[in-house]
Amino acid sequence: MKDQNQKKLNDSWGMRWGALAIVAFTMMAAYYVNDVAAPLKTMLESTLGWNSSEFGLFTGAYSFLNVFLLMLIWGGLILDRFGIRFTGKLATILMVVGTAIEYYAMTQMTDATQIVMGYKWNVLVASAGYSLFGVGAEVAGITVTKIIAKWFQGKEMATAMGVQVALARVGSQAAYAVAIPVARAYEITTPILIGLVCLVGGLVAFFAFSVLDKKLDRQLETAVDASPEDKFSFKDVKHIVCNPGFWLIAVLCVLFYSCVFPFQKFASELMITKYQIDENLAGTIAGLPALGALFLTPVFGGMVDKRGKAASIMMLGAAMLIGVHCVYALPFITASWVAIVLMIVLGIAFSLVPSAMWPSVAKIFPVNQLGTAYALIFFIQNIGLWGIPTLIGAVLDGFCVVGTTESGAKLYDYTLPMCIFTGIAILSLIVAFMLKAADRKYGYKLEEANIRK
Ligand SMILES: C[C@H](NC(=O)[C@@H](N)CCCCN)C(=O)O
Repeated sequence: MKDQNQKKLNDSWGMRWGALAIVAFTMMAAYYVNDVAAPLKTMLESTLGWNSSEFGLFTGAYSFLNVFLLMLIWGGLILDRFGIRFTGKLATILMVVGTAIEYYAMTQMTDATQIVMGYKWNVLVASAGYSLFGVGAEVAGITVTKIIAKWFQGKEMATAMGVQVALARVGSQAAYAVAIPVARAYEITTPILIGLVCLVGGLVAFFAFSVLDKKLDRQLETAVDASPEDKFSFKDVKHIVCNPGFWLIAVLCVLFYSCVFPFQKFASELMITKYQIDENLAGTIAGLPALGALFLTPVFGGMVDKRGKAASIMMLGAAMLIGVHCVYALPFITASWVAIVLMIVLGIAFSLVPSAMWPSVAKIFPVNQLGTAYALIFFIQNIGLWGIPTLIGAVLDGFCVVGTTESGAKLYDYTLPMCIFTGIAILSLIVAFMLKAADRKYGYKLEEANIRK
């Protein structure tokens, strides 16, 4: 007979947090690679001859396969069918292979400048690599959420999720901070090579985690992956998409994140050209929201747990976004300190909204539909992460060129792109307001505290 009292691997504080540290490292590397090319926009233009439309295509490519080939949906299915170890390894391998292709295109194909479908061939190959990486990164994201749910069930699950996202932000901030200085000191592609090496480390880390996870499964005997809980099912999809709360959160998510992640990709150039911030510092400033979110997301998460008010907090975050983008759009405000203060305010909004949004999903849907709900919301969010950079790149090239820099790169006026971001932020406030009204109507309890005294 089985000993029910036998201590399992995840009963040990050190083991479960150690397991989290291992997978969080993989995600940190993923966030680093996701963001590391962004601060290099101007250098990509002067060194490799990429224009803004090509940069926009490349940036949006992260989500291309996720959106058009429904890779997040298939990823969810694979995750449920084959489990976290197989899916995690597959996702990490995709990230490594995708980044290797991107690196190859940027180093070995610099002469491949023939135009195919309106873009340089090397841009298309780099984008294909980044797209493959994007599939791996998003599938790894939902896999890690499921890993935390398994290892921290009945334990510090919300804290663990907050810590994992916070650690991922370290990867983002590192990417923004080191990209330009490293590219200037070595080659433009060196920051990407560093990311590739970190991802290989992340792959090794994931294999190490798999050994622990297999041991835990043996102790649990009935593998969690094979349980009917948390399965991706088309029946659940129907139930979820019929819920108005799902649509309001999904639309708020795509609008809100479209004003943050894609904006950050262009922000380094905005800092350099409009606010005259030193090139070596511009990336660090653009990455400030990630740094702020590192500390503030767990703090605001704790506040939402204790005091509730999640719908109001999402409205506040969206209102702050409008203020930030609106002031960035004003052509006569060019003081560098204003740009830095705005980035800090953006960082606060970037901490407020996610710490209220992700736990709200858990209030609207039962646990067994959460994996499916998160996969669908990530899928809709990816539409924005693909479309907005593509749009902004085309707008910059089509309407905003005002000259050329000494290095030969184009000089852009960011007023129109910032007006577009302001418009999206206004829409996000309207949707946040509708979500609060829906909360009152349907009783989602978003304004109530998670922890009752
Ligand atoms: C947890 C959440 N993650 C996402 O929204 C991902 N789908 C996209 C991550 C892109 C990272 N630059 C988050 O990071 O808040």
